Amino acid sequence: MSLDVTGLAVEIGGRRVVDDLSFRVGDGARLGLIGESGSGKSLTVLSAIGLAPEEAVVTGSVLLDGRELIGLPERELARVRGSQIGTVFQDPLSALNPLHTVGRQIAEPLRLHERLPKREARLRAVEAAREVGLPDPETVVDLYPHQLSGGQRQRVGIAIALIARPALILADEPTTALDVTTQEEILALFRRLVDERGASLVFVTHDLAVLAQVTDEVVVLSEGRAVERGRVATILHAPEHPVTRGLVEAARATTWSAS
Ligand SMILES: Nc1ncnc2c1ncn2[C@@H]1O[C@H](COP(=O)(O)OP(=O)(O)OP(=O)(O)O)[C@@H](O)[C@H]1O
Repeated sequence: MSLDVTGLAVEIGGRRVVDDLSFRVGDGARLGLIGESGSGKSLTVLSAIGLAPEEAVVTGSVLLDGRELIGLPERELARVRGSQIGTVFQDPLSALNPLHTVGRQIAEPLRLHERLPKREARLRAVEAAREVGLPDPETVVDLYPHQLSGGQRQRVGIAIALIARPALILADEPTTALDVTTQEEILALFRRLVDERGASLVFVTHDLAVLAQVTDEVVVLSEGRAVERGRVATILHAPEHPVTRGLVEAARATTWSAS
């Protein structure tokens, strides 16, 4: 599934926080959006799928396999999000409902879109929990989010994002809240599942070292604009824009401190 973003702009309170941004993710391709805090990465992703804050004015074009998403009625957007796009966000605890079991939440996209009976949904949740490497899947599906570790909660987040087999996955800093070892494990899992599904991917991060493990192409954002783009390997070795240079230095520093 392809995603074509052209001239995307987001204005909040008269301030342009995303400005004339264009990028393309081809079928099965993986693109990274990188930039410092506040550069507009999250708003880009959220605006593209109709989840920008209410006060945001979003203009431009976002084509999902040729279908315009900007201006699409919320009902339609919700359907597209549920069936064609999977999302994983930074903080799984706030994304999860504390009052519902993990299994119920993993199966929710299926219950909504395939109208699966409860029993069948539970079986699929157990299967998905196993696939993302949650320990003792039969038991884990009956637990509540607070009973899991941060890494386990993010595995749940990934299971939810992938269970309906979306053709496009949007991940916004999915490993930032985790310690380095867990981060590595979750990234490896994430990459394997995206590969197996052949899904297209947009991966948001401020960490070039993380990005290098997941995507091939990258767009560097600064103050809502694309300041550099290209292959991750090329940019890691020869960054041109000062912002990109800063990100490369930061990535080197984390790689050294981790080794
Ligand atoms: N609801 C909002 N109201 C006003 N300003 C906002 C709102 N959401 C985001 N912004 C502003 O828009 C800009 C871009 O924010 P965004 O969250 O997209 O950045 P980011 O690159 O994802 O940052 P981070 O890495 O810290 O998540 C920031 O200056 C932010 O303060």
